[in-house]
Amino acid sequence: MLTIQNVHKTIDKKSILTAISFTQKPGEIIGLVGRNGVGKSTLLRCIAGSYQLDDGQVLIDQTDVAVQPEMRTQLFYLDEAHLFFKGNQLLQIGRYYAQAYPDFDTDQLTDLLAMYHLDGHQRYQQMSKGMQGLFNIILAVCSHARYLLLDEPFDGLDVIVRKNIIRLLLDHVGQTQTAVLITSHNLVELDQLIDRTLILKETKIIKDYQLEQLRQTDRKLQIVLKTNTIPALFKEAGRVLSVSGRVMVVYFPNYSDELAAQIQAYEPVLCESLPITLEDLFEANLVTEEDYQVFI
Ligand SMILES: Nc1ncnc2c1ncn2[C@@H]1O[C@H](COP(=O)(O)OP(=O)(O)OP(=O)(O)O)[C@@H](O)[C@H]1O
Repeated sequence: MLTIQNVHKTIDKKSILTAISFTQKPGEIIGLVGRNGVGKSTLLRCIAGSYQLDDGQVLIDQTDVAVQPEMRTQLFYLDEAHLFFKGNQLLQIGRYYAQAYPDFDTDQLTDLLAMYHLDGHQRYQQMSKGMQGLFNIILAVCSHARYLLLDEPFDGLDVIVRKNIIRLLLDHVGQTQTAVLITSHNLVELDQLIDRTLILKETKIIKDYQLEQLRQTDRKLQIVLKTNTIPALFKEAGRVLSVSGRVMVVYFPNYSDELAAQIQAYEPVLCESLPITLEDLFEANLVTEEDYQVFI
């Protein structure tokens, strides 16, 4: 179990993370989402030990990694901003990682390179961004670290590479019970991968959703009313995601029979459930009043 306990981080006198606490079980895939610049990468760097914590602890199975730094080999984090191996060939990079990660699987690296048609003798910096992204995930998988911290793994990749990455990660997690903490603005891809999402806003985790559970308690409704006035109830009990004439899409957290009856009292011409996506959760939690005016 990975435990993040009361983590605080200030950079240049600006508070970036405050009292961040959560636990992650083996085999759990968590999506860390939030608006640009909120502190997602900073949190991954704090967990990985690239940044010193101002307060708090990162524990693996109750052991503080600051007290036993060798525990960090159970955490894989590849910081795109500080890649030391850019000039090296892929197999050479694999050999560096095999020294750092005691369970690194070199045979699996050879197999995965062949499976994804990557040439082990090619230099990393000569590969396209998409192929580099795929190789980064292959490295993460082959490390056999128990916790993978992945920062924007889909950034700039074409749809085929994104699908390959999702398949590779899901297979790996299914076989090994590795836990993955992943940041991404590609909410469609993230949605296919994760069981749980943490929403970061103004230095704190404001929501921790188990997605399956949430899909049972919340509703996203497409409602067509007889007039195009938005009832106050929709804004009080939910979040209006879009309006097009008399057709509105509204997200209602904690949907209840009572709320359903209140909606029916408006005698809607149509009222139907739509699937809840990660994008809806992002909008429902992170769109500000200002953005809201622009949207509708
Ligand atoms: N090394 C650093 N020096 C100065 N400021 C930093 C440093 N690292 C992060 N920050 C600041 O911390 C804040 C959070 O940055 P971070 O990269 O963690 O955000 P993010 O949520 O990952 O953003 P994005 O979604 O845009 O990638 C930003 O204001 C950023 O400028």
